[in-house]
Amino acid sequence: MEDDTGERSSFVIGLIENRAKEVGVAAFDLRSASLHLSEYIETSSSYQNTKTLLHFYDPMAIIVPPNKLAPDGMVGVSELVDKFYSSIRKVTMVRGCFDDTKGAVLVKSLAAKEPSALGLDTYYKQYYLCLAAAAATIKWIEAEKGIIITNHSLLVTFNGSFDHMNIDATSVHNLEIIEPLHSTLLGTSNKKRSLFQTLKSTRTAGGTRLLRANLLQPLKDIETIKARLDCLDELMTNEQLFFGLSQALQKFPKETDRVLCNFCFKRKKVTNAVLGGIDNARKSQVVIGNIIILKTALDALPFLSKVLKDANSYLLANIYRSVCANEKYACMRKRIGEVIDEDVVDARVPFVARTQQCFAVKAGIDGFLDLARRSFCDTSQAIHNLANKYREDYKLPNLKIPFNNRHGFYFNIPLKDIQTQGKLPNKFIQVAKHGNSIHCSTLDLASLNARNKSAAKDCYLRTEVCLEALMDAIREDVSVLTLLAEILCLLDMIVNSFAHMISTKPVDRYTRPHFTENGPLAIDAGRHPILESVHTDFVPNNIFLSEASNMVIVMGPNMSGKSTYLQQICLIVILAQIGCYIPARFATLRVVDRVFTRMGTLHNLESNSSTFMTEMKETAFILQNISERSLVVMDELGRATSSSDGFAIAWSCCEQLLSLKPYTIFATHMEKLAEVASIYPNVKILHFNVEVKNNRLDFKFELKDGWRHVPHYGLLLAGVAGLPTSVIETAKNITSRITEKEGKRKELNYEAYEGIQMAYTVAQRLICLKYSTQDEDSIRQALEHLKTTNLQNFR
Ligand SMILES: Nc1ncnc2c1ncn2[C@@H]1O[C@H](COP(=O)(O)OP(=O)(O)OP(=O)(O)O)[C@@H](O)[C@H]1O
Repeated sequence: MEDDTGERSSFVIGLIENRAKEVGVAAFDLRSASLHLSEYIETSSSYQNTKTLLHFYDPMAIIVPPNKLAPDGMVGVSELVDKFYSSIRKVTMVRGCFDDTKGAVLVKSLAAKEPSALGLDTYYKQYYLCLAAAAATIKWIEAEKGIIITNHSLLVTFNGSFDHMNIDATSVHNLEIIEPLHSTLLGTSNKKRSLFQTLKSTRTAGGTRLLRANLLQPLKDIETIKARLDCLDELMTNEQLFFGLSQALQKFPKETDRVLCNFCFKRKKVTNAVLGGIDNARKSQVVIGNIIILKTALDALPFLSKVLKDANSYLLANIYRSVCANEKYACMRKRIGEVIDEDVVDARVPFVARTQQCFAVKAGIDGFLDLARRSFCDTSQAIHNLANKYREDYKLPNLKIPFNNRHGFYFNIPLKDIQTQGKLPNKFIQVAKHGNSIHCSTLDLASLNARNKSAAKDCYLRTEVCLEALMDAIREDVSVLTLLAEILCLLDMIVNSFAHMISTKPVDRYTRPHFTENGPLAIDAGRHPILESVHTDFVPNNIFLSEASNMVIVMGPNMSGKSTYLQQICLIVILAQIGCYIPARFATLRVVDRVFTRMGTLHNLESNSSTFMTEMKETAFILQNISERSLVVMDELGRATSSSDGFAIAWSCCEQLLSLKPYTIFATHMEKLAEVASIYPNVKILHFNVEVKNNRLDFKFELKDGWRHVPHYGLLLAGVAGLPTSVIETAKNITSRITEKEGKRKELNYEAYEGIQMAYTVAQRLICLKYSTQDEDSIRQALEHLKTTNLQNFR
C-alpha cells in the first residue's frame, strides 16, 4: 500500500546480530509513531525468523551495519538483505551508530510508556541488540526525514520472535534453563544440572545450538509441536528407525551444517597475483576441506534415505520427500565426482587431512598441481628418511615423527632412550619436555618442513583454481545445502537429544503431552525433569488450571517443595513446547505465549537495586506485559518488605493477575492470602503436606487440596537452626494470639462467599467438558451427574 509520501510502506527497520546468532530488530512505523523492538535467537541458518519479521513489516528501508562475514558460515544480516530484499532500500550505517546504551536512553525518553513497563532497567542486557538497532534507526529517521521525535510520544512494544514463546532473561536464570543457579552464584560445581545440560547429548555444534535456541524460545505453533511429537512417537515405537537414524547421522561429518552454509560465500577469484600469500593458501585449504566434507555428507545421504524410506510421521516423511528424494543432491554428487577423487575422505588426523586435501582433485586435470604434488611427496618421503637415519645414527629406535598443523613435523623421543644414551646429541634443537618424552627438531628437519609446507601450499592454491567451476555450479543450488544443514541440525536435536533422553528413562516415565488452543493446563503426576534424577524418591504432583480456575495459591512451610513445584511446572511446559515428551503420567496443555517468573531474592548488584526494588521492578514488568495466554509463577512475592505492606502487595497483585486472566501459580507463606480464594472462586488453594513429629517437620512433598495450618513451622525450623529456646517460646505466644483472631474473620468470609464458590465449581466443570476429548455419551453422562449433584448442593 502506498502512503501520502509515495512510499510503499511506512516501516523503517534496523537490523543487527551478534556472534551468538541473536538478532535485534527495531521496526519504526512512521505512520503510527510506534517502535517495535524484537530480539531473538536465529534458529535456522537461512534466517527464517528474520525473514518472517521482514515479511510482516515489509519495510521501505532496512538499516544494517557494514557487511562482515558472519561466524559459523551464516549469511550475515546485511547479505541476507542483499540477497532476498534487493528491491528494498538498504542503508549501511557504521557500527558506532548501533550503540545499545544510546538506544536505551533514547527509548526511555521517547517512549510514552512507563520505564517500568518496558522493563529496561531489569532486562537491559536481554534487549541490548534491539536497542542498538533502535539507536541507528532513530538516528537515520531523524536525519533522513528532517524531524525530531518528541519526548514521551512513541508507542514502544517489545516482542520476541513472532513464532516463539518468550522467556525473559530473569526467568531463564530462575528456571535454570541454561545454567544451574548454584554454579553461577557460588562458582561451585553442583550435582544439579540445567535443563540444557540434561538434554545436551547432541552430536553436532549445530544441533546443540538449535537445542539451546529452542529452550530459550520454545515453539508456539501447535502444528509444528505436534509434528515433532508425532516424530518422537514413531521413534519410540520403531526401534529400527531410531537406531537407523542415529547411525545415519553419525555418517555425516560433525561440521556438516557449518560447512554447507559456507557455500553461500564466494571468495574473490584466485589470480596469479594473489597466488603465493600464506593467508590465501589457508583459505584455499578451507575451500578444499569444505568440498571434501560436502562429498562425505552427500555420500551419507543414500543411507539416510534407506532409513527414512518407510517413515510415516509427517516430519520424517517430509524430510524424505524434500531431501532424500531430491535429485539435486545426486546431481551435485555426480558433478563433484567429475573433479574430486573418489577415494578422498574427510580425515581428522592432521597429516592425513593435509594429504587428502593435496590429492583431492583427480590426477591429470592440472599439470602444475601434479608437479606440486610430486614435490609434496618427495619432501614428505625425505622427512621420513631423515627420521630413519637418526634412529640408526643416534641409536634412538623409538624416535617418532608426529605432525601438527602449527609446527609441521617434529621428533618425539622417549626420555628413557635419551637417559641410556647419556645426553641428546647437539644436532637436536628446540628441545621441550612433554611428559615422559621430549619434542625437538633439527635444522635439516626445519628446512624439509618448510619445503613440504610450501609444496602443500602450492597444491592448495592450484586445487582451488581447479575447483572454481565446480564451486560455481554448487553455488547455483546453494538452497538445497542450507536445507540439508537445517535438517541435520533438527534431526540431531530430535534423535540424539529428545529421543535419546526419553529412551534412557524407564518405560512410560516420559509421556507425550496433548495440546489444545484454549483448554486447561493439566498435569497428572508431573515430576521435576532435573531433580527427579538427583532424588531417587522424588514425589510427583499434579496441577490443574483452566479458564474458570486460573490461579493456584500454593502454601506450605519452608523447605516443603514450593519453589521446586513452580520450577517443575514451567520446565514441563517448556519441554512440551519444544516438542519433547515430558516427565508426567499425563498432561494436556494450552500453548503458552510467555513465561514470567518472580522467584529469586538476589540483590541486583548491576542495577544497584535492593532485594525489594528488584522484586518490584520485576513484578511491574510482569503485570504490564502479560497476556491471557501467559504462564506466571510468583514465589513469595512481598516477603522482602514489612509484613503488612508485603501482604497488601501480594493480595493486590493476585487481584490484578486475576483480572488479566493468565494462568498463575502463586507460592506463599502468608496464610492470610488463602482468603483470596473465599472471595474469588477462580482461585484454588493447595498446600504441601508436612507432618510434625517430635517437634520436627517431616516433609512429604505431596500437594493437597485446601489450606492447612502447620503450627509454628517457622519456629520449629528456627529451633533446628539454633535460635535460643527463650526467644522461640516468646515468639510462639505472640503468633498463637494473632492466629486466633484471624481464624474467626476467615470463617465469616467463607460463609459470605459460599454461594459464588459453588456456581464457579459448576462453571469450571463445564469448561473442562467443553475441551474434553471424550465421546458424546460420556459427556452427556457427566452433564447429567453434574446437574443432579449440584441441585442437591443448592437445596
Ligand atoms: N516433590 C519432591 N520430591 C522430593 N524432594 C523434593 C520435592 N520437592 C522439593 N524437594 C526437595 O526439597 C527441598 C526444598 O524444596 P524447595 O526449595 O522447593 O522448598 P520451598 O518450600 O520453596 O522452601 P522455601 O519456602 O524455604 O523457599 C529441595 O532441595 C528439593 O530437593
